[in-house]
Amino acid sequence: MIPVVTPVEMAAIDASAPEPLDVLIERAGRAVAAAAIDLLGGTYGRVVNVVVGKGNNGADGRVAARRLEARGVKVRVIDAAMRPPVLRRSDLVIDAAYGTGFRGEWIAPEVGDALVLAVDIPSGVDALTGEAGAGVLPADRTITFQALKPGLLLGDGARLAGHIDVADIGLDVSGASQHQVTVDDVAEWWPTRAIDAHKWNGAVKVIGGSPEMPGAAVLASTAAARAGGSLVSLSAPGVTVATPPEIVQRHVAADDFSADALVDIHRFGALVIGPGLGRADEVLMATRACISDATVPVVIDGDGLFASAWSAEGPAPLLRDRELATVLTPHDGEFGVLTGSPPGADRVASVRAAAADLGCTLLLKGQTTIVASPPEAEADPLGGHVWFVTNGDQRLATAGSGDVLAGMIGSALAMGLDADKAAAASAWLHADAANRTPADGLLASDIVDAIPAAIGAIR
Ligand SMILES: NC(=O)C1=CN([C@@H]2O[C@H](COP(=O)(O)OP(=O)(O)OC[C@H]3O[C@@H](n4cnc5c(N)ncnc54)[C@H](O)[C@@H]3O)[C@@H](O)[C@H]2O)[C@@H](O)CC1
Ligand SMILES: Nc1ncnc2c1ncn2[C@@H]1O[C@H](COP(=O)(O)OP(=O)(O)O)[C@@H](O)[C@H]1O
Ligand SMILES: [K+]
Repeated sequence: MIPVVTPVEMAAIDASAPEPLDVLIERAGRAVAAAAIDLLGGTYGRVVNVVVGKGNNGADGRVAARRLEARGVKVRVIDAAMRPPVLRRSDLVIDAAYGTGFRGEWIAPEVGDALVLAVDIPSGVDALTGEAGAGVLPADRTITFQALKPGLLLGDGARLAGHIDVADIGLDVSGASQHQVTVDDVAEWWPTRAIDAHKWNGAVKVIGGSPEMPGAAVLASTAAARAGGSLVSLSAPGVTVATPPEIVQRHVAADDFSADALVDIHRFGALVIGPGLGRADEVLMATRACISDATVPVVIDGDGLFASAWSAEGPAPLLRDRELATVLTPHDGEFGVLTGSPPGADRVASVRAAAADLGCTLLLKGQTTIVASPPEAEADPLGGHVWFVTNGDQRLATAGSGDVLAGMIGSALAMGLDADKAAAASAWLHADAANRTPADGLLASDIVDAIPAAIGAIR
C-alpha cells in the first residue's frame, strides 16, 4: 500500500519533521535531478528548462537545476511569474512552478516536444481534489515526495501526472489514513481456500434480477462464483433466470419475498442484494426487509441502494441498525440518492462523511474507486480508513460491470475478508480482470470470465 496524504496533512508532517526544511528541499531536489537524468538518458549535450515558482516547489526545482548544471547539463531557470508564453527548445522541462500550495489559475508556457517532469504534482492541479484548469502542462512523469497526494489519483490530476514515482525524503507518513491499493496488498489479503474446505465455506446468496432485468442477476451471481464463492444461490423475485447450471436458483415471489429469500441465510457467508431488482414499491419494501433481517455481511448495489434510501427518514436508520458489515457500492448518481447530494469536489471527504453517517463501508465508483470505512471511534467522526483503487480504465464503463463488482465483493466477504479490504481488493481484481480483455468491445461477462486469471496472477 502506498500512503496518500492531503496537502494539510503534509504540512503538519513537514512541521513535525526533526530536520529543517532546507534539508528536505535538498533531498527533494536531488530526487528530481536523478529522475531528470533518467528521463534524459544521460547528461552530455542535454538542455533542460526549469520553471520555478516562489514557494518550496520552486525551491525543489532550483536545487535540481543546480545539481543538473553540476553534471554538465545546460540548464535555464525560468521564474514562473516572468515566464514567456513559449519556452526555448529543450530536451526536458522541469515543472516546479507550484506544488501543494497552488491556488487559483496557472497557464503553463508552451514547451514544444520536450519531455515534462513535474515536481510533486503538475503545477495548477489541486492536490486535494485533482481539479485542474486547461493551462496545466501534462507530465510524462511526476516525482512526488514521501506520499501520494489525492490530486494525483483523482480527476484531471490522474490524467496529467503521467507515471508517478514517490521519493523518500525522510518524512514520517506512518500515520496516513489513506492508501493506494497495490498488487501486493491484494495478494496478501485475498483468501485461499482451506485444504478441508467444503462448499458451504464461502457461500454467497444473491437477491437480484427481475422480469425486466434478469441479466444483472446473472452477472452478479456468476462473478461471485468465479471470484471464489463456493456455492452461489440466486433468488430473482418473480422470475426464473437463465444462469449457468452451477448457480442454484431459489424461486421467490415478486413481492413480499424477504422471508423466503432469507430462509437459509445462516448457511451463507454473505448476501449481495440489489442488481436488477427494479424499483416497484413492493420490491423496494421487501428489499428493505432483507437488508434489515440478513444475519450475514451484505453488499448493497444498484436498486438496493435506492431501496435503502426509500424512506422519509432516509437510509441511515435502516443501515445503522445492521449489526454485521454492510458495503454500499454507489456510482455518483446513487451516492446522491443515498446522501441527498452527489459527491463534492473533495470526493474523499464526501465518501468519508457518508460512511460515518451511515455506519457502512462505502465504495464510490468512478475513474478512481474510493473505499472508506466508518470511523472506529465516535470521537473521530471522519476518521475511517480510505483506500484508492486506480488500476482500472474506461473499459469498465460498460453496462453490467458494476453488477460483476458487487458479486465479487460478496464472495470476498463470504470468504471472511474485512469489509473495507473485501471492497478494495475486489475493485482492484475487477479492474485487473478487465485489463486482461481487448481494449475495445468489452462485455461485462468478459470481466467475469477473466476473474480466475486475475486471481491466479496474484498467487
Ligand atoms: N514536507 C513537504 O511537504 C515538502 C514539500 N516540498 C515542496 O513544497 C511544496 C509546497 O510548498 P509551498 O507550500 O511553498 O507551496 P508552493 O511551492 O506550491 O507554492 C506556494 C507559493 O506560490 C504562491 N501561489 C500559489 N498559487 C499561485 C498562483 N496561481 N499564481 C501565483 N502564485 C501562486 C503562493 O501564494 C505561495 O507563495 C510541495 O509541493 C513540494 O514540492 C519539498 O520542498 C520538501 C518537503
Ligand atoms: N472511466 C472509468 N475508468 C475506470 N473505471 C471506471 C470508469 N467508469 C466506470 N468505471 C468502473 O466501472 C464500474 C461501473 O459500475 P456501474 O456504474 O455500477 O455499472 P452498471 O450499473 O452498468 O453495472 C465501476 O466499478 C466503476 O468504478
Ligand atoms: K509542480
